[in-house]
Amino acid sequence: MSDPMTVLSPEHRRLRIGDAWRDAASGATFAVEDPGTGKTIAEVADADVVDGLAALDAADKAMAEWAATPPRKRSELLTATYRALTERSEEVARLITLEMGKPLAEARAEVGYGAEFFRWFAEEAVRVEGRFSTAPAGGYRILTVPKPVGPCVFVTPWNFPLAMGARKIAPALAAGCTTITKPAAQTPLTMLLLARIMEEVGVPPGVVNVVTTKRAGKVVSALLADGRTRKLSFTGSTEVGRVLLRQAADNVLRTSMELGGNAALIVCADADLDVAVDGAMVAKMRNIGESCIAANRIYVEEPVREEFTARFAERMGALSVGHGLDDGVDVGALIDDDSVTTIDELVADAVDRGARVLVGGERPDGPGHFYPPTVLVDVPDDARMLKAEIFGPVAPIISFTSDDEVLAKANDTEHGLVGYIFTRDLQRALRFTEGLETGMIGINRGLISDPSAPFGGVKQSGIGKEGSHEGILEYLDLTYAAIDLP
Ligand SMILES: O=CCCCC(=O)O
Repeated sequence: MSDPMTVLSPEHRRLRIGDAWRDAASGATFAVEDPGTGKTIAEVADADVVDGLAALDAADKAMAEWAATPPRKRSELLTATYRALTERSEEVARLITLEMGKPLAEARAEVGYGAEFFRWFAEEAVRVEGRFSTAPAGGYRILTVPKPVGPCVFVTPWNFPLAMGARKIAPALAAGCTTITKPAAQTPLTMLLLARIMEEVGVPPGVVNVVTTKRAGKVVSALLADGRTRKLSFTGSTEVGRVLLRQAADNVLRTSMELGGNAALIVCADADLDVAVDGAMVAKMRNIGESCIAANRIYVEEPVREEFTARFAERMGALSVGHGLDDGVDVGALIDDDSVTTIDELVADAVDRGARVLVGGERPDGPGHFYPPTVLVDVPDDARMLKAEIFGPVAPIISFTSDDEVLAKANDTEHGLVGYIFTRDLQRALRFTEGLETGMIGINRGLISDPSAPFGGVKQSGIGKEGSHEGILEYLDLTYAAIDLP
């Protein structure tokens, strides 16, 4: 196994602020661990409030010049980032696997996904438009002028260390905004590498700042309390999202919130079961189940329950678990020990309430943070895992007998991110599309993520959209001018 750490030199394991790579003012560092072995792989700078505010100084100073940079130039820098990520895919992917634990094949897919946000928003950067119209009563004209919102603060999660930052940074830069990203403390290295790559392709100093810290609460609060910050975008849990929204309210910040999910995946009796099993595998097991859009509850209509369950359980049981950098591994390590404990407790709770384990269900001994692919049946409605985000490779299967029943259960959650429906009946699919209280729906598909599509939830799953044309609008304010013209 070659050492992926060689791609990120110690010089670039520091804070990226303006034109410099700096130690934290206090000199503090924190350790980053390989979740597959539990061993420390790097020390990175541990920023405090003073460092966060230095990053905001840099973002604020760079703002006017970046906003005035011709869209074509901004677009070219985003395209250059796309190309560099694509060319360096292997080294970025190995770093993602090393710090996050996902299998290398999935890390490569993430690099492709993350890079595509830069390509997509390079194309959007030159398509920002206002409108000109005549007031209906005459007498004046209406002009709308889009303007970048200003310096943005991004708080990104550990489960997609590249892609979740990419889908904030790319549209922000396309719109003319400068950025400060606070990556998750478990996975800061990939974001530092992205900042390094963007420096190399020529993105000007101060436009992309990265502040790594274990003191996220203090540092992010200080950034949000400073009047120069104009936008917050967060991907993470609903619980933390609520806290950040309260803080953002004080300065009435623009916010984009990509929060938790509790996706129902519904398999109807008329579904093509090959398609449904493939789709369920992707929706459940992509990213080891560590995703807000992972299928959290699998509802199967009674006539196909037995066959679907047998086929799905066979596929889950055949997956190989191991270190993400090893060949042939399908399921890598989970992010940390707390995560394994939470999942283990959810499984134990379901079993205590009457669920049966068909596959997996045993926490393994040994180094690293592993949990096996697990399938549970007869999961009762009061099992905690049907309300909580499992965020791991555990699939509860529940049977249903009518569309009204399953729709009511699917919607019985504070979350509204995504739902999945498998049926060959178009009208049925459309009724579910209209009835499911979610921002996204996969119809006969387990994968809905696409940089050219609007990703985002409703209810307590979030506010706003990422990706697609809507994604750039999150970084633009609109000034309306009334022009007197009798
Ligand atoms: O946890 C949420 C991450 C979303 C991943 C995606 O965009 O597919």
